[in-house]
Amino acid sequence: MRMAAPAPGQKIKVGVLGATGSVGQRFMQLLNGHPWFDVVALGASPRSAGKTYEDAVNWKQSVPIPPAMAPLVVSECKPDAPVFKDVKIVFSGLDANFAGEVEEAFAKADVAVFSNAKNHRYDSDVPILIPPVNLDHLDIIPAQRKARGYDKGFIITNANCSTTAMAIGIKPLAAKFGIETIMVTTMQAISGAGYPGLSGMDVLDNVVPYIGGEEVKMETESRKILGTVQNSVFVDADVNVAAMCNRVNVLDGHLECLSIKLANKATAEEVIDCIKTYPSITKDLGLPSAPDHDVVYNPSHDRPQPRMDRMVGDGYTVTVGRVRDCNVFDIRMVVFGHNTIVGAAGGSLLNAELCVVRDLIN
Ligand SMILES: NC(=O)C1=CN([C@@H]2O[C@H](COP(=O)(O)OP(=O)(O)OC[C@H]3O[C@@H](n4cnc5c(N)ncnc54)[C@H](OP(=O)(O)O)[C@@H]3O)[C@@H](O)[C@H]2O)C=CC1
Ligand SMILES: N[C@@H](CC(=O)OP(=O)(O)O)C(=O)O
Repeated sequence: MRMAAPAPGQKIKVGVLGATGSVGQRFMQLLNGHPWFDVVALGASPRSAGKTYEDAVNWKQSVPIPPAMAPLVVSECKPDAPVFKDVKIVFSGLDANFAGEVEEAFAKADVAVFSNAKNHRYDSDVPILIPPVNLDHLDIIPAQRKARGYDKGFIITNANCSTTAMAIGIKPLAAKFGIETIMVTTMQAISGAGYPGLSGMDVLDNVVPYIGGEEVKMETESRKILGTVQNSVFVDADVNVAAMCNRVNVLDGHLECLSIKLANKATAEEVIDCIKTYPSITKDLGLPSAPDHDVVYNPSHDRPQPRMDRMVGDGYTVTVGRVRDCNVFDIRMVVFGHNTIVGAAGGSLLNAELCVVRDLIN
């Protein structure tokens, strides 16, 4: 079912949980002037509650705090707090130590929750939704509502940011040729560790070959994301992923080198062609934050690069490059995505816009 966009003056009231954090700040930036959503409520820790947003936040974005948002008063993350009264959607950039229960409380209180935290990703009734990859996973929502006793609320999560870029980059191949095995090595930006994240002493002139929990997340989440929903049950894709994750001295954007074994053999030219002709799913759905293309192929011999490609499609587009044959598996390629836009806040925004279009916000 497709709903008309909310009329001007009748925007949907939304809240941001964890509004003061790295992902929360990106939400505030992306929601500023949004045609469908109006930010009316902000939540963060008790340390921030009661302060205005501009006093509570340690703003680290390269654009100023949106003037209309600066004077909003931050609340505790409780659905019965007065500011959340008419809110139909919350975007969660909460610290994973607190996100799980808070998000459940909001969903129970009839609010649609779009989360960046890992807490609910592996629940058997919660989708890890990436519209260009698996929008059919939305079909689980009626079962989730029934199982949890939610009426109008529900929980939808994002993938881990490295997993999101990889999933969007490989989806055209998975759809056309099938994928059996992936070896992936990541070079992940420091913003992925939040603020203050790693110390300068750790990250300057250095690469850290360890990001706690990241490899297992890539290996697990990709199977669920590329899988199917059958009779209200997720069925994982039969794909083996081995991930090696590294933190590098880059501000934003995760670069990933993949070697892929296809189910049905294809040449590098055929793979490039299938990426170039993959449909622009979010744009075709009419989502206001959608880029022109969810995934693009860059033919230059030395791209993608973080500094050059992080803002392709305003940070919503994943760039693939260096597609070539592989001596061990079938195809090698490089995938790049902005970790806090398509990999976090922007991805959640697309998920919420999709739910508006599908008439799930009521
Ligand atoms: N950074 C990234 O690239 C990505 C991050 N994520 C996930 O998104 C989430 C947020 O990450 P990030 O923004 O980096 O984290 P930050 O540490 O920067 O922000 C955490 C937020 O949670 C709030 N918070 C902390 N404790 C509490 C509490 N007791 N009750 C309510 N709110 C609380 C903080 O509020 P206060 O300021 O008041 O302390 C802050 O707003 C995490 O779960 C992370 O794993 C997902 C994908 C990518
Ligand atoms: N671990 C990711 C960011 C993150 O917080 O991921 P997750 O949402 O899976 O916890 C990184 O360091 O780049």
